[in-house]
Amino acid sequence: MRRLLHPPCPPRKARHVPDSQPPSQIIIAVPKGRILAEALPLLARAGVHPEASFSDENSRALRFATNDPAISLIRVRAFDVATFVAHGAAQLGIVGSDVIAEFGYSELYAPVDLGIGHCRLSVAEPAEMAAQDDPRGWSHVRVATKYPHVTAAHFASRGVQAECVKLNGAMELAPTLGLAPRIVDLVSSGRTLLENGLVEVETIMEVTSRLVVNRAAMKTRSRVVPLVEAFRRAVETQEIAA
Ligand SMILES: Nc1ncnc2c1ncn2[C@@H]1O[C@H](COP(=O)(O)OP(=O)(O)OP(=O)(O)O)[C@@H](O)[C@H]1O
Ligand SMILES: O=P(O)(O)OC[C@H]1O[C@H](OP(=O)(O)OP(=O)(O)O)[C@H](O)[C@@H]1O
Repeated sequence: MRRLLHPPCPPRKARHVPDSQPPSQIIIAVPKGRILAEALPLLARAGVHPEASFSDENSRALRFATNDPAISLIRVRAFDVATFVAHGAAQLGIVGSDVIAEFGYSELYAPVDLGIGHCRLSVAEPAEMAAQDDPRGWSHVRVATKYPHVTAAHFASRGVQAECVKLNGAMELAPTLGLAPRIVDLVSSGRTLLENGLVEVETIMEVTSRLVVNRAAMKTRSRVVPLVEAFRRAVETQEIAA
């Protein structure tokens, strides 16, 4: 019998971490990488202006002051934004709905769709395989992905057993190198799939970035709700301007 390398896990419960920040300090976790450029104008419209080094990719600093002495930003990996906020190490964060779904942290509240980071999470396979494949006939699939929990849950919901091989990037190499015949990965323009001889055969979810908030901080920190409202207004003004 084939082993399920990454069985689905129940929604995660982050361990409560005592708050070591001064009570008034609010930390917003922002992902480095592609979301950062789209997040900066939103932050500005929400009234949060980080110090100049925040946008400097050569800076090795991880925590940055803003125009508001009570608010600082941390720049972390996209997947880690969810973990910092769920554990209360940051009170707010900006993260893709793909990451929120993969972790399933019950402590995360995602009140605002920021309308940035548009892409989709899809199943893909080699073009020649797709030509004679019918996803309705699948009973077991072996998949290379960065999203084993979302993948397993998606396939389980239609009675298909998913055997997931966890990768952190370059999933597109897996089929040609024999690691797994199919992949589940993010698709935007479709260029990465095309250049690696793969085609999309199924969409699992549409993805955008969300503002996430630690549920406990929402109740205990008076600055959190006004900040959520500021981001909500920032998105609305962005939509009107578009
Ligand atoms: N091609 C894309 N188009 C639009 N949004 C994307 C695309 N790829 C990823 N995203 C969104 O951006 C988020 C961060 O992706 P990014 O590629 O910057 O980081 P990563 O490579 O997943 O992270 P890390 O480098 O820290 O491992 C994803 O979680 C997703 O929500
Ligand atoms: O459909 P496209 O527009 O080609 O975008 C899809 C690519 O974008 C993401 O990778 P990213 O560039 O973030 O690199 P990664 O492999 O480090 O995640 C994703 O993992 C795909 O590889």
